[in-house]
Amino acid sequence: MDAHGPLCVGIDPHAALLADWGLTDDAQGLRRFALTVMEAVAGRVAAVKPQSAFFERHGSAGLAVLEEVVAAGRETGTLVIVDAKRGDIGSTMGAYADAFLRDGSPLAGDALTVSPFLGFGSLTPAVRAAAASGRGLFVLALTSNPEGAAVQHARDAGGVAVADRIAREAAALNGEEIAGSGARLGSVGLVVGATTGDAAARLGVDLAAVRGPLLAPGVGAQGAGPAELAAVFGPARASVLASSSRGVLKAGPAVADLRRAAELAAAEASRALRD
Ligand SMILES: O=C(O)c1cc(=O)[nH]c(=O)n1[C@@H]1O[C@H](COP(=O)(O)O)[C@@H](O)[C@H]1O
Repeated sequence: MDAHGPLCVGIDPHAALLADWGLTDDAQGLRRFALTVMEAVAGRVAAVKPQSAFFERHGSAGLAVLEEVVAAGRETGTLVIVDAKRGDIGSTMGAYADAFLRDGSPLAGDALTVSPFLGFGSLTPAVRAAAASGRGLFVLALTSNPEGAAVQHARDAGGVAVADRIAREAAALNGEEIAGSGARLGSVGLVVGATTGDAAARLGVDLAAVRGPLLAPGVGAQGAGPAELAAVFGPARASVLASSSRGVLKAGPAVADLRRAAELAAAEASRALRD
């Protein structure tokens, strides 16, 4: 983020985008799409975020393309956040951790999005695997979709909102890690949509206290821009990684056009989050 600006480019090969790019809706079209995005932005943005569902929908050949994206990230020194939003009972979570967070696994990028809605503690195998292999997690907290509020804004008997509980759990893990390493940010990030307005403030979620990276999807196609980013994150702005998928991808298929769109989005995110 310091080197390239606070932008993550999402790689979401929707069927409609494949068609717009003149590509077939199959593993071959998917491969061309994903590797074109990598060619355009690798080494130029803070991170890329392939969304697993768009690869899974092409079956095993699609997953092989996701592996290629992960490998391309590694070869070009580009951080890859695998957006698979995994979450399950602890023993099964261990298998997901093995797939996405273990050295040598072909699907292991640099970080994984995870869902804490089976209980934050169910993520423990992923937390351990990430710590053991130097990877990171982005834990869903306040998602960008309007339906998320019914669960995430709910309060427990003590009046603590679900999203706040998640933030406190992440803060505790990051606090331990930072005490041991002296790093500025720990490895347990949160997902907080750029579309969530004043929800964090209203729920009493102290995003700055999390001391982890804050992944902010919702920029571009879902309507959030620089003003929304600045408003949602306030004093936590320096930890935010703004994420845009369709907002950048619609500029394709030319590499130069994609690159320009990513540069513009990165400059906009920088102005909103760094000035
Ligand atoms: O974890 C995510 O990345 C995520 C969380 C969230 O709250 N909202 C959200 O949109 N996302 C993902 O971010 C991407 C948004 O895509 P665009 O709306 O095209 O920029 C999709 O891949 C979503 O799955």
